[in-house]
Amino acid sequence: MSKEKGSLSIHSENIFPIIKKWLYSDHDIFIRELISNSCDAITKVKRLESFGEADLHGETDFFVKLILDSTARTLKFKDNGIGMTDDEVRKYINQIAFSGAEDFFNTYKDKGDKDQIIGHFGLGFYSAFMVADRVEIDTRSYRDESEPVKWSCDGGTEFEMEKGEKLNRGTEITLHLGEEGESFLNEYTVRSTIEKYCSFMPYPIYLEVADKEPQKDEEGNIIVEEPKALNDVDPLYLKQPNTCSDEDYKKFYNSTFKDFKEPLFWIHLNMDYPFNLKGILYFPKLSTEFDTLEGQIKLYNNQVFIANNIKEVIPEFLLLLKGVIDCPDLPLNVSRSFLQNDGSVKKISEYITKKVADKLNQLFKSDRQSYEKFWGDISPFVKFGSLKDEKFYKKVETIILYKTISDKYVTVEEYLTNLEGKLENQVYYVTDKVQQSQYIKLLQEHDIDAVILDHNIDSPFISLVESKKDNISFKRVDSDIADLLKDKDAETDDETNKKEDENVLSVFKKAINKEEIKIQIESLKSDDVAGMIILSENTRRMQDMMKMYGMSGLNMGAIPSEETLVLNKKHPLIQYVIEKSLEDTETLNLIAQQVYDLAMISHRALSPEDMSNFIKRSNEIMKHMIS
Ligand SMILES: Nc1ncnc2c1ncn2[C@@H]1O[C@H](COP(=O)(O)OP(=O)(O)OP(=O)(O)O)[C@@H](O)[C@H]1O
Repeated sequence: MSKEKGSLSIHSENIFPIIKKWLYSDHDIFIRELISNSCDAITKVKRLESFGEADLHGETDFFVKLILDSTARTLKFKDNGIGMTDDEVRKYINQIAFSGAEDFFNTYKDKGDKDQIIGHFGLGFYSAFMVADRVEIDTRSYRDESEPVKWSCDGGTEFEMEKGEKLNRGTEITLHLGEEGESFLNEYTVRSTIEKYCSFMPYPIYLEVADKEPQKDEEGNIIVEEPKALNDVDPLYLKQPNTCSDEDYKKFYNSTFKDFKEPLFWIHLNMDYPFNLKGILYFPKLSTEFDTLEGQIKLYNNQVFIANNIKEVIPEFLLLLKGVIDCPDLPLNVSRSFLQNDGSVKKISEYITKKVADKLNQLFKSDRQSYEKFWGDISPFVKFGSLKDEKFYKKVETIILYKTISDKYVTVEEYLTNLEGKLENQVYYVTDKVQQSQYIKLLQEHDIDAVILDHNIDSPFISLVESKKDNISFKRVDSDIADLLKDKDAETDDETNKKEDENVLSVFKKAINKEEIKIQIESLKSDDVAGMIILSENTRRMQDMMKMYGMSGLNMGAIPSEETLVLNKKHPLIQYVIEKSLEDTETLNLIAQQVYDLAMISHRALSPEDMSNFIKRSNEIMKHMIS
């Protein structure tokens, strides 16, 4: 062929400034685009061979190789795929199929949908100009009769094309990196970009560094290493689940997420109809440091990485998991706005949610022991999922576990059945085992179990359960439990009794001298405790919520604290107060103040002033003991 010059057929003035400007932020995707083109070219020639339409002359070790030469400032992409004839270069490279270019740009220029521009108009190859001042193509088609072609272009609309010198089938694209491609002269950047986008591409990808010092052994001999592909051409998620072992899954997890903790369990997604979707979702162990789940879902399209954590495809709560999802039905370059409006995307997302719920149900039913073992790690995920997605909640509501103070794991239904006759639709819970130990002890003495709900998510979560399950209510162990602990047989309504109560009340009111504290006198079954503080569940929840949303600066007085001091008539100290209540002695005063402070201490921290009074008084009481 004779040397040829021409203009690229673009109706727009010049596409390159637009490409450079608009795609600037993710300009590493040119590596993905050029390697994908190479892989496509290999797939095409393999297919032709399988139809008997191409003779590959034994050259069937397919590869993609990148060669970085930082001295020459070039990055080459080499493959032994289908190659191109001169006519094909004219057709596929020179004529950028760009009808209606202006309309397109006008539509998208304000939307920032950069990704869509590339995929939509087959501009993958031209993304090279984001980083290169000049691009050359050396290509030779698989057709025996075809001549090699050399094409070059410096980023304007002019190109040159002439007969090339390439001897073998395939394509070599040379990028002369400009200022904007400076970072790609660094081996590490190129390597990590390949690993980011091309980890699972179907043909081996090698990186050669032209001017690299050879490695030597101790005697100074050059170590010749077999070139190692940077990708896994046959990723586990594409295999049939029944051919994969637990070890395979763990290894794949470790290498894909660089997380060397073992995952708890996983779900292999494998679906052909009504859409094509393959992948593996892992339930990671909670990070003990922060007690958080940090998930990562990598989305692929035909083994080409698209992006991490795309909320439009993966329900938000599933982003707490780790996994890979490959869905060839999605457009290669996902535009967020496109996905939001795409019906099949919604189905994909529902399918994934269903699979996750099914797996949890199956584990609960078939291996409750393991399920209980995993519960601590998966519960924030299940609870967050329930809060975020009603359908998910419906599927998992009967398998939500609660850890009890007696170290058992129960569902709400099991909890209520176990306490039938003692509690009616009430679930007692503990948020702080140490702080609430006094109350826990009281409940245990009455053989009443309580569940532990000490995670941030628990407070909105129990509100959800209460709203979904008729008449079930959660009560913290320091809320209105006096009823539960009351000795009903000892209750009398006679006049003497009433008088006694009034007298005790007046002693305590005077001693405590706090208007806001309510005092209630009861005969409790146990005579261990003289007094305890209980708090209205609703008021406390409201206060917790205000704290959580950082509203504590607001007038907290607007919500009265509603703390009640319950005095136990069965306790000898209260008995003593009853007997001596008319004698206004200092001892009575001391007893009342001390009973109140002790009740308060097992409820919450005392104020500094109350604490120092308490210590002073305790010392005085001890002095009394020896005097
Ligand atoms: N390495 C290659 N080997 C053979 N043909 C190639 C190669 N690179 C590009 N081509 C040809 O050039 C065409 C245009 O490539 P380009 O990347 O611009 O768009 P595309 O691959 O069709 O679409 P996409 O934007 O999805 O990548 C390809 O369809 C292919 O025919």
